[in-house]
Amino acid sequence: MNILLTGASGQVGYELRRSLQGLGNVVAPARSGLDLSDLAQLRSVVRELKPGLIVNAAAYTAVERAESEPALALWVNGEAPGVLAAEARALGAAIVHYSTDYVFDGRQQAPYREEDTPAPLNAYGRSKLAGEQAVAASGAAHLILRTSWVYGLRGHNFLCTMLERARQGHALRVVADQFSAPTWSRTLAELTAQLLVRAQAPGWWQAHSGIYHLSCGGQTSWHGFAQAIMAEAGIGCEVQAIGSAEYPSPVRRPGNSTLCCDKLRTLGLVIPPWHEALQLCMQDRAIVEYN
Ligand SMILES: NC(=O)C1=CN([C@@H]2O[C@H](COP(=O)(O)OP(=O)(O)OC[C@H]3O[C@@H](n4cnc5c(N)ncnc54)[C@H](OP(=O)(O)O)[C@@H]3O)[C@@H](O)[C@H]2O)C=CC1
Ligand SMILES: Cc1cn([C@H]2C[C@H](O)[C@@H](COP(=O)(O)OP(=O)(O)O[C@H]3O[C@@H](C)C(=O)[C@@H](O)[C@H]3O)O2)c(=O)[nH]c1=O
Ligand SMILES: [Mg+2]
Repeated sequence: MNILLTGASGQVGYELRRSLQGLGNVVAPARSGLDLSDLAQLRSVVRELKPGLIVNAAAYTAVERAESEPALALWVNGEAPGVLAAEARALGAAIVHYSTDYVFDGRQQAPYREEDTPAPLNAYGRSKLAGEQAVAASGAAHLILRTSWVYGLRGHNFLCTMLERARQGHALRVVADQFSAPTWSRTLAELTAQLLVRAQAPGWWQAHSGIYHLSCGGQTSWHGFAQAIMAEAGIGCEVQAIGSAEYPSPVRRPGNSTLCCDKLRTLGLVIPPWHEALQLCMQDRAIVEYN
């Protein structure tokens, strides 16, 4: 079976490329060969390859820039996933699509469940919600995996930003009033692959297509996450806690967007706590630096 993987140069796509290996022949075109803003190209690539599975890890993820480019964000995150899903449906293939905790407004105290009503606060969140709705409406066998605060040792993410700022000797000032769960890109890719192994059972997609929350376990603030990063890296850098109002940003972000992953646990997946995943990631960093 061919597996079409989009966004393989991104944080999650990079890990998926490895995690999906045992499941089929992973074809991961570069953006030049598969641009999500070119819907005609998307259709022709899928029709040529005839994948049994599409894993869409590509997205417009620049949250602040999306405020000034909402149409492009909506095209890439909202329209293109619908086209991929329609093509999957026509082929009898399945599609895995990623979404975000930013579809919620963050006003709820308890962790969000799949059936809670989304109400995005920003253009990125609105574009991702449109993508979810397009995939769900396509009639294709699908998994929409909502995750949160993805980080890893490569690419553009909060962990790399904090380590780089500390290395440059900057004082760290980080918001302490936004809560969710940091999720290691590798954890997300490996759990996706475990889910897809289960999905090989006959009738699985008919029974289980839908939205699932898939983040690491527990919750913290961005400030708590930054403190844990410094501690795990052995950097004695103080992290000052600030309020969202003190962090100049064109974008509104949810206060509590923690995702409840119990629905996924009922499928037998074991989800590591965020701090455990961070430790594994930082062990990996030590190995990378030693070599
Ligand atoms: N990062 C996070 O904190 C979170 C991410 N998510 C979701 O998880 C998924 C994966 O995100 P993540 O790996 O972090 O994202 P990255 O920003 O690390 O990677 C995005 C990928 O999408 C590609 N891409 C962007 N625009 C296009 C386009 N027009 N055509 C083709 N490819 C494009 C990028 O290519 P290039 O390298 O060329 O730019 C890159 O490969 C996304 O759906 C995202 O919304 C959900 C919650 C949190
Ligand atoms: C760099 C920095 C950020 N912050 C704040 C801004 C923000 O509230 C928070 C995290 O910063 P980021 O730039 O990573 O925020 P952001 O890009 O909004 O992160 C989001 O990305 C998208 C793709 C998602 O789907 C979300 O789950 C989430 O990970 O920390 C500080 O307080 N101090 C700092 O020095
Ligand atoms: Mg960002």
